[in-house]
Amino acid sequence: MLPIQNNIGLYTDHYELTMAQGYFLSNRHLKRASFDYFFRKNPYKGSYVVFSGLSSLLEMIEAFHFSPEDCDYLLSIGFQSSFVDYLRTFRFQGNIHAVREGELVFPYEPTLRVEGTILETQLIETLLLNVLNFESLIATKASRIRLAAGDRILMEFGLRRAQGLGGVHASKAAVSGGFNSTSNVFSAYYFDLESSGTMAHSWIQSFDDELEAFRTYAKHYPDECTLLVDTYDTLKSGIPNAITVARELHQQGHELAAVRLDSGDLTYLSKKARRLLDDAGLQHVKIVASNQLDEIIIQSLLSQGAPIDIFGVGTSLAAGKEDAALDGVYKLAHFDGTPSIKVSENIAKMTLPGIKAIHRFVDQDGLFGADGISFADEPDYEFIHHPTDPHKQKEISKYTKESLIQEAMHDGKNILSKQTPAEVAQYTQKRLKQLTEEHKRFLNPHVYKVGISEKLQQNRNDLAKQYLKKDLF
Ligand SMILES: Nc1ncnc2c1ncn2[C@@H]1O[C@H](COP(=O)(O)OP(=O)(O)OP(=O)(O)O)[C@@H](O)[C@H]1O
Ligand SMILES: O=P(O)(O)OC[C@H]1O[C@H](OP(=O)(O)OP(=O)(O)O)[C@H](O)[C@@H]1O
Ligand SMILES: O=C(O)c1cccnc1
Repeated sequence: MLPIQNNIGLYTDHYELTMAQGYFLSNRHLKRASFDYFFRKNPYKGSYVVFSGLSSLLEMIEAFHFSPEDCDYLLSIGFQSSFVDYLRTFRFQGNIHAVREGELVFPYEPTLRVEGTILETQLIETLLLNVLNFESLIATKASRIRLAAGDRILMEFGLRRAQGLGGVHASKAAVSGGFNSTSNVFSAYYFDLESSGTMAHSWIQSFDDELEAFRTYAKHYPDECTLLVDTYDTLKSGIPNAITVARELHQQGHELAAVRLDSGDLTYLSKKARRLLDDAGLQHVKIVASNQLDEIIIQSLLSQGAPIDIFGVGTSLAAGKEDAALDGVYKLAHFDGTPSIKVSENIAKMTLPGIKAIHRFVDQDGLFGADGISFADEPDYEFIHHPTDPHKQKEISKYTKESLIQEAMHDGKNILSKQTPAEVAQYTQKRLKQLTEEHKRFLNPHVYKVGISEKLQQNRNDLAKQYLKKDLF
């Protein structure tokens, strides 16, 4: 049960409600509107985002309502009774089109579109941004860690250092972004994830000696025993004691699963530990490493030849380090039958008007070439134009065109078939293979091309001219 479920109608910013009341009182609330969700900047100095949070969002929008208690509260803070009465039976009844959960998306792409009355599309803004921005931020981080770790096992350990209850969605996004499991039992239960874990230093400290601590744990968990070996001295005590317990387990018909290193030079220690374990005939015992890891350290450890089989990652993943937030926004693109634009002196900040589609142009090897944004009802186009540089264009007629946007909610009903985060992860991994290496490197990745159709460019420029009273270029 989500903690906000009972009062989900209040999970919004105050101004959404004052605007909704204003639309209602001026009898504009049933006018049709279409909003786009997009972000402007990739996190982590990367070149892509893993679009995530769609299933959580649809579930929350379906549940979005105002309980009698919510209505009493809104009256108590000054909302008018005619408007609050309207909210008593309010349900979102609009349509949502979006790219698939787990899709790789790029700056300025309208990855999700909400259509409905201005009142209902406005009211869900904050909820939508809160869910999509956070889950996409964390899934993107997880996908980067997956890229660094190759096919090694990844365990998510972040709940204790996550941004409060955000940890619930962080663990889900970690798995959809590519992690195998989470230590977060609530999220595992709620989102159908695999939960897993090892042991803490407190277990070992609570015994008189390390060997006794290891033996007792192995007695209770003979087939899923991972021993934390760095409490006293990894190479002189932790690993020798783990070897003793591994031999005892073997004699009883079980095998020690792994040892965990949680401090020190992880390359030096994993190499030494591997040698000691192998010399004792324990080639099957895996090495888990943790301690403030991220994609850069994991890539470095592996390039140093560290024989680590499993990585546990907490803080940097669940908190989205070094970027605290994805800057996704929700902008009005069509109102009362007419394309709408938010102008700006900074052309990069100007929004794209109208009801739009995104296409991915894929080459004969299945690799992504570029993306195009056009009006949804536009026929095929042969060129995409740079959104802000009028001199740059790219011919896309030799590529195969994929349509990325699909209907996800119809008349307020979620129409997507349910997918587990592990299924979403499979799709993301498939798409990452289609993104060329230069877009995936961590240092100064190549910018992925996203262009707009000529018709959209013309329409945007005409509208901008109308408001700015001058040509855009
Ligand atoms: N071989 C390595 N190459 C690159 N980074 C490493 C290597 N080994 C460990 N690290 C990383 O370096 C950082 C080490 O942090 P720190 O100096 O706090 O070490 P520590 O062993 O945790 O210290 P302490 O003994 O106080 O617990 C961690 O982020 C860890 O993941
Ligand atoms: O380093 P992170 O990527 O954030 O991963 C989570 C960390 O949390 C635990 O340490 P903590 O000191 O909280 O508990 P412990 O006593 O079990 O070591 C664990 O041992 C990891 O080091
Ligand atoms: O299971 C573990 O080893 C674990 C869980 C949470 C945080 N750190 C480690």
